[in-house]
Amino acid sequence: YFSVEKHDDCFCQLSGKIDECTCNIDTVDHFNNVKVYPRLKSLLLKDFFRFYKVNLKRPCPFWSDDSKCAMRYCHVEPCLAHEIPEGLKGATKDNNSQKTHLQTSPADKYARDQNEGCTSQHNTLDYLNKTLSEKAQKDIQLWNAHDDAQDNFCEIDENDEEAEYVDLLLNPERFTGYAGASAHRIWKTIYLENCFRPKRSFNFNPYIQSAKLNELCLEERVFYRAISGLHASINTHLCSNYLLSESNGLSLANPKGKWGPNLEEFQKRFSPDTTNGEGPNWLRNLYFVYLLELRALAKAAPYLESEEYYTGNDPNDWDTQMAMKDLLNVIKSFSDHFDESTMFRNTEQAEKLKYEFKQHFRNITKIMDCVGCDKCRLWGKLQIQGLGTALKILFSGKLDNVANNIKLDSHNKKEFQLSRNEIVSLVNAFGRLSNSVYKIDDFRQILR
Ligand SMILES: Cc1cc2nc3c(=O)[nH]c(=O)nc-3n(C[C@H](O)[C@H](O)[C@H](O)COP(=O)(O)OP(=O)(O)OC[C@H]3O[C@@H](n4cnc5c(N)ncnc54)[C@H](O)[C@@H]3O)c2cc1C
Repeated sequence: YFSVEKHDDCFCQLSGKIDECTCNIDTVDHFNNVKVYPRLKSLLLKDFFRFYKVNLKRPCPFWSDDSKCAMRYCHVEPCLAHEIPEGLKGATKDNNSQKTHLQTSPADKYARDQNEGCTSQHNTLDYLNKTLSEKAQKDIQLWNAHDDAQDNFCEIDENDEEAEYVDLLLNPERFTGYAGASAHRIWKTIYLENCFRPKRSFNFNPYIQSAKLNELCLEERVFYRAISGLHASINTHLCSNYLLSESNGLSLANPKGKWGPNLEEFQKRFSPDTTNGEGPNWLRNLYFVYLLELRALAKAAPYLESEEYYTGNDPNDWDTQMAMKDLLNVIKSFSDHFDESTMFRNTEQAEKLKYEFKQHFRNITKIMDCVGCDKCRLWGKLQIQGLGTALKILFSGKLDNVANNIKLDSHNKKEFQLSRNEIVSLVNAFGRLSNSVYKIDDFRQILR
C-alpha cells in the first residue's frame, strides 16, 4: 500500500496515482510548480486577497482555553483603520451596483412599460401591487440568508462585532512553536470526534491508519484525506519557514529572526521511520486536497470570472481581475480534475451523508476557536474556511449545470453566492497548498 518507491533515496519522492483521483503526483508537481505557483504568488499580493476579516476573539465553545501561546511569533497584528482599502470598509461597489441594477432590472422595466401603456381602468384591474413592506423586505433578506447558509460548510464570523481585518502579508504562516498538549488536543478532537471512523475500530487511537481507510466509504475517505492533507500542509509550512537563528526558538535576542527550511524537522514529521510508515501517505493527502480545491476553483470559474475584486482602487482592481482570469484559464486547462460527481450518488443515503458531512465540517470550524496561538488560529480559520468554500462549490449542486464557457447571469448569481471573505479564503487556502507542493519539491532537491 505504501506509495514510496523502494529504490528512491527520498521518502518524499512520491509517485503513482493520487488516491481517489486519476492523475499522478508528478503531473501535479509540474503543473503546480511551473504554472500555478508563480501566478498565485503575485496574485496573493493584491489588496483584494491581502485583507481577511476574522474574529480571533471568539471563545472556545468546547473547553476553557487552557494554553495561550506566549511567543512573539504567535501574535497577530490587526490592521489599523487607515490601512484598510476604502472599498472594503463599507459602501462597496457591489452594494452600489446592486442598487442601480435593482432600479433598472428588466422586470422593473417591463412593469413600468406595461403601466405606461395601460388605461386607468386596466391600471386598477390588472394592478399587481409589487411594493413590499419594509418588514417583508427584511424577512426576504433573512430567508435568502437562511437559504444561502444551508449551502455553507462553515460557521461564518466575519459579521461578528469583534471581527477585524488582518493583513495576511504582515502575518505569514510559519513556525510559531505552538505544540504540546494544546495543539494535540485540537488535532485529536478533529480526528476523533469529527472524522468518520472505521466501524470496527475499537482502539482509542484517534489517528486513523492509512491501511484501514478502505473500510470507509468514498465520502468518508474524502473527508479524512482533506483534513489530513490540510494538517500535512500546515506542518510542511512550519518546516519550510522555520526559525533558524535561535536554537530554543524562544529567545528575544534577534527581533526579526532568521527564517528558512529545516530539513531535519521535515524528515522527523514525514519520514516513514518516525511516523510508523504514515508520513508519505499524509503527504499524498496533501496532493489530494490540492486537487479538491483545484477542482472547486475550476467549477466556480464562471462565477469568479465575473467578480469585480473591488477595493476602490480601479487600476489595481482591474489588474486583479485580469490576473484572476489568467489563473482560472490555467486551472481550467488541467486535464485530470477530481470528479466530485462520483460522491453522494446513492440517493437514499446521499442526503443523510451529505448532511452529516456538513455538520462534521461545521464542528471543525468551531474547533478552530480553541486554537491557543493567534497566528495558528488565523491561518487555521482561513484554511478551513477556504476548504469549506471549496466543498460548498462542489456539493451545493447549484453550479452543476453551469458550463465552463458560460458567463453567469444575474439569476445564477442570485442562486449561488460567495461572500468576499469566502473568495479570499478559498484563493489563499489554495495558495497555501500550492506553496506546500512547491516546498516539498525544495526538500526533495536538498535531499538529492
Ligand atoms: C489549526 C492548527 C494550526 C497550526 N498552525 C501552526 C503554525 O502556523 N505554525 C506552527 O509552528 N504550528 C502550528 N500548529 C501546530 C502544529 O500543527 C503541530 O501540532 C505541532 O508542531 C506539534 O507537532 P507534532 O509533531 O507533535 O504532531 P501534530 O502535528 O500535532 O500531530 C499530532 C498527531 O497527528 C498525527 N498526524 C500528524 N500529521 C498528520 C496528518 N497529516 N494526517 C493525519 N494524521 C497526522 C500523528 O499521529 C501526530 O502524532 C497548528 C496546529 C493547529 C491545530
